[in-house]
Amino acid sequence: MLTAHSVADIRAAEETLAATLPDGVLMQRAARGLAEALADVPTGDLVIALIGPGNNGGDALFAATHLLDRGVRVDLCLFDEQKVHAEGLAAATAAGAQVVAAPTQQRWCLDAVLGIGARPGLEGKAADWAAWIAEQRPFTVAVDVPSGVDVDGATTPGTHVRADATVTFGTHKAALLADPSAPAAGDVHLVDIGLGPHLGEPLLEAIEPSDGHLLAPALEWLDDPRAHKYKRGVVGVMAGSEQYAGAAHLCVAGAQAGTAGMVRFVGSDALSARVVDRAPEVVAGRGRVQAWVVGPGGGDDAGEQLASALEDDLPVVVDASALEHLPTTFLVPALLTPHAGELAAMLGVDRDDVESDPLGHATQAAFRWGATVLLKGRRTLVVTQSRVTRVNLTGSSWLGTAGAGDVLAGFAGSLMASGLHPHDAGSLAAFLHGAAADVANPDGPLTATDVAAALPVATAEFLGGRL
Ligand SMILES: NC(=O)C1=CN([C@@H]2O[C@H](COP(=O)(O)OP(=O)(O)OC[C@H]3O[C@@H](n4cnc5c(N)ncnc54)[C@H](OP(=O)(O)O)[C@@H]3O)[C@@H](O)[C@H]2O)[C@@H](O)CC1
Ligand SMILES: Nc1ncnc2c1ncn2[C@@H]1O[C@H](COP(=O)(O)OP(=O)(O)O)[C@@H](O)[C@H]1O
Repeated sequence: MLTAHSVADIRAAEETLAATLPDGVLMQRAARGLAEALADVPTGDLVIALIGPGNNGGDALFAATHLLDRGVRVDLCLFDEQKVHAEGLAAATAAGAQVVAAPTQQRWCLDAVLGIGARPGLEGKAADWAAWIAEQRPFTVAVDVPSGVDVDGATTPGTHVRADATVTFGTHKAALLADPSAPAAGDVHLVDIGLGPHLGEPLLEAIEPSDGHLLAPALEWLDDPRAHKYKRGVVGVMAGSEQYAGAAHLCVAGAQAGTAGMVRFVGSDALSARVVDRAPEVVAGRGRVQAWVVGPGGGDDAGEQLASALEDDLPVVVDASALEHLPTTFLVPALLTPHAGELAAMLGVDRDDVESDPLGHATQAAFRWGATVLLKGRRTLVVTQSRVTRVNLTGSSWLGTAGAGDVLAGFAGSLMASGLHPHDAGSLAAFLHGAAADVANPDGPLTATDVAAALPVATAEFLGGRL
């Protein structure tokens, strides 16, 4: 699992670790890691280092000494000459760095204006530098975090740097993983400075290809000689409508691609007949299930369907139109799967509000409904009260294709029917859904049907540690 920690936690860990080490060792580790990450800068090329008032600037000043040692030239812009890491500045200038008034034509840039001590939003000189980067497009490497973003909240309320890469120290930060700030970080490289053993519970985590073991609770039947389809779980699907008949097929396809042993479909006679025609394995009509999926492509009866599913007292995935009919709170394990527009409607705010603070709004909804909230998007979030929030890193924007959400809901329902907690089911479903899109066509168009078809292979690769 890849983890990100809060600023407060990082500071506490740093304090504990620093107390065991000679002065300045941590900054030297960071500076060396930063310089190593800049190995691609050719000898003789010129780097502009934008130096802020704190230790973030100090990291870059010491990294500059390593760059200068190997023949790279370094110019320095100081945010505040009175507030600069003095030893770092002395070391960098002694090694040959030149202080200049403003960035000009440099093709390489080190953004060391602000790190974890940042108040979001840049002003004055720092805002001018961010504008220069946006205009001149030097290859920009941010130190620890892109300057100006909200490090823990992952929002971008003001002017900030947009980097091509970020070299971060000790652990990831929420801003590097979650949207809307993640694109400002570019490619993220983690430098180990020894903080690991001193860090507490993460603020955010992301499933990685090596985390196949997380599926284990849904696969207990695998080695059971008396296993049969019911031991794997049955997932019930109430999806589709006259207007969106395709959603029924796609949700069923997602459900069939999961770990459950059987899919039941409950809908009108006409729709059930069409579903069974296309997917003969599906059993139409009410019966025992271990989890329900309600809402994808649902019509006017989504509210009634949700109420009827909830009467069964079973885990439930609530998607699309069913999100308009939520109970005050959930008494069963529930996974709500809105996109930003649907979450905005649930909370009575604007879509822009959700998109500018997805973590905050998903968290608000998870607490309000006592449910797991999976907020779909480029970096899908999965939030449950008292669990570490997960952010999904798989897939690409090609996944933003009609019906992909229907497949996701069905697949997540299948994992829940096999016994996974909604938090694991939602985050694993998002992870494998993105991985399946990459299996189907990593760099180009794809349909939701392609994603469903690739899910079983993506799952097998994940389980085998081959993703
Ligand atoms: N933790 C670790 O383990 C390690 C940390 N290391 C490094 O240290 C970095 C953290 O350093 P840091 O604490 O000095 O904070 P940093 O972000 O450089 O600047 C704070 C200064 O900026 C100012 N300021 C804030 N917002 C502002 C704004 N919007 N506009 C203008 N000014 C603003 C703020 O002013 P104030 O809030 O006091 O008014 C204060 O003066 C960390 O990211 C990493 O790079 C490594 O060396 C190794 C191990
Ligand atoms: N830019 C993007 N990058 C990656 N995945 C995306 C992006 N946009 C949307 N997705 C994913 O595509 C799916 C779209 O779901 P949804 O909005 O419900 O569409 P539909 O209702 O057509 O099924 C979600 O899984 C979402 O996370």
